[in-house]
Amino acid sequence: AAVQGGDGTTSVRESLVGFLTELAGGDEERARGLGWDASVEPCNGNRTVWPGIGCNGAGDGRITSIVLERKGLDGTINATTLCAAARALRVLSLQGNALRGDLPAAISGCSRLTHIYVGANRLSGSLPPSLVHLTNLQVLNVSRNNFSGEIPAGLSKLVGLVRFCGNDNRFNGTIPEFELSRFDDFSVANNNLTGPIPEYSGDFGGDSFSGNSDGLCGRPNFPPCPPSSNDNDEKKRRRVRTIVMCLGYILLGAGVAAFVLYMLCSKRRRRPSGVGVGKSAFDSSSKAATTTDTPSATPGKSAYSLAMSEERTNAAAAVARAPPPASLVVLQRSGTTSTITLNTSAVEAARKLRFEDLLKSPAELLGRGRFGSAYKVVVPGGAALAVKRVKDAAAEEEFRRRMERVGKVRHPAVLPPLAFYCAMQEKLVVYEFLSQGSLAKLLHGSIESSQVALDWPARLHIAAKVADAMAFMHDALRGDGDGEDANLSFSSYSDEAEASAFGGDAIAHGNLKASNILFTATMEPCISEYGVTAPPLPPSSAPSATLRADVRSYGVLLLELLTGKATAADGAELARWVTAVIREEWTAEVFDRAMLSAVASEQGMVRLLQVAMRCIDATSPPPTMREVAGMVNAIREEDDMSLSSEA
Ligand SMILES: Nc1ncnc2c1ncn2[C@@H]1O[C@H](COP(=O)(O)OP(=O)(O)OP(=O)(O)O)[C@@H](O)[C@H]1O
Repeated sequence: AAVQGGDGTTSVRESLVGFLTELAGGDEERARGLGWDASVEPCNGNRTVWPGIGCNGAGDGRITSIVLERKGLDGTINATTLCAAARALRVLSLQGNALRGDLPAAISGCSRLTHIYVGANRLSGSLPPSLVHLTNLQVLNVSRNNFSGEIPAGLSKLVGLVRFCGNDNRFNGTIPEFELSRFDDFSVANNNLTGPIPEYSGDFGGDSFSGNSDGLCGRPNFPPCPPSSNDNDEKKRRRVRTIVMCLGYILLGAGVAAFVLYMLCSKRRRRPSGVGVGKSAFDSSSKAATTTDTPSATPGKSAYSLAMSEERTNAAAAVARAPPPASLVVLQRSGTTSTITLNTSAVEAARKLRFEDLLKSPAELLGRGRFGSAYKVVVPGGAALAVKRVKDAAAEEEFRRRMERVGKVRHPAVLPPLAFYCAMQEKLVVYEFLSQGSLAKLLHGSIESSQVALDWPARLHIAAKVADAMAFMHDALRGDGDGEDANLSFSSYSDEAEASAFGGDAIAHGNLKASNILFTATMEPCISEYGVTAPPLPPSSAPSATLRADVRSYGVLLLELLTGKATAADGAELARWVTAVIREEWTAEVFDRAMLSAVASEQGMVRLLQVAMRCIDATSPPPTMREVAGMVNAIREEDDMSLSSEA
């Protein structure tokens, strides 16, 4: 019988056997010898039946990896068939065969792929630009083939890509502008590449770039690049941009000054009537209702009630009549950035959003936390937004600058702020509303019909995604710029180095925890509220302390994932409990039983626990988020490989 939702229906099985036969050059006999039998399912729950196949740990019968290395396959890759049949595929390894033809553009149909290994074959043609659509891709190994043409520039936009091996081919053109600092492995040696080597401060030596007929220039040991006319054009463009920006600031300054004057005048005019002014419409204190007392208020209409009601409530228009003290700052103007797919209706809604719309729209309290409350607001047009009303002691200007910088950096696993509002001690941040709930709800059981079985592979996936995203954000927001420093790297948190190189102006998440890990429509984890709260640290703390605090919070999050236990406040109690259990050598006792029932590698769990303990260990310098991401991904890779080799 077919496994529902799995890859086991008869036609799917036949398609997969067809894919294998094409890999074997149409030789059915040879394909049969590899043991894929269309009369049985490839996966029995989470157990592998077909050799070379890895099955989803959730036991839904879906194929997550195909590893057919050194099998003497000399046919072609039919990606159309493969991707239609194995829609949950994450790892494809066909290296060490004699495959011909190209890497088809249709490979982008396997949208969940994280690892592609097709090295050491006889593949030719260009790499398909459609690879850029594989937004989960972490490893791409196409080395030792006959690929030619240019390396698609779009690959440099894949923020999760940490290994690219394109060596020993016939690639020409220039190296795309990869952010090499975040790569664990990179090689384009022995090709026909020309032009500059992207700036980086990583570990790759000249070997990664050698054998390109002296066509490359720049770092590490190549001749300096001649200044190109492009550079001059770029310089000119930059100068024009600076002038336009300065003019913009001058105009903005004049506007703000006029506005302040207007506010002062109107304050003076209103004061004699005895009405409290300057109270934001979002003020939830009981005094907020006094704004309805304004002489111009329509009697009978209630004050704006985003504030306190747990019910859906239609906000009154009374306060909306008074001009808001400042307008919303829209941060995301398009839903079509290359690295993140925002819900276009939410982006569109936020683009046109006015402060008054927030006031008038039905709002629902989602919850109240240590740093404020969150509301679901359905704005005109029907888009659902989440509005975080922030308790943050930071000065307005500092908050504004922080949100603007965070708004410029994008990662597929970080929910970007769409707009923010900041005036009169009121701070609001607007996000897309994600209806699938948070990791806290998923872990601690208040989601009734969960779409994600929180087994070990799912938890490891969440841990790796969150670590990657946090490492990316730390790198991108470490400097005093606006994300342009993303290509800078540093190997450990050194206060002096950071303060001098990065202006000591890092932006950390500040409140990383399970209720701030939300799920997208495809149940991928997505970090919310990045940078919304300045972490509560002593004022004398070094700049890097904010980033360290994030690493510690990530460690606590790992403990929560591994133990299934909820944490209070800073997670100190959970950390103490885990430490005590480990000291008694009952390590296995800490793991959540719900996770143990599925296919689970205890070795992987113990290693992840060790990563968590390193993150929370106050007695030694913590690793950076980038190092943590490396450790977690190594565990995940081994786990993926051991699943597929169980065959
Ligand atoms: N964009 C969003 N979409 C859907 N739910 C959200 C969104 N943002 C927050 N939530 C949910 O709203 C609830 C309240 O969020 P809120 O951030 O106010 O509380 P918290 O995370 O528990 O505390 P803290 O103030 O420390 O951040 C949480 O359950 C959170 O998961």
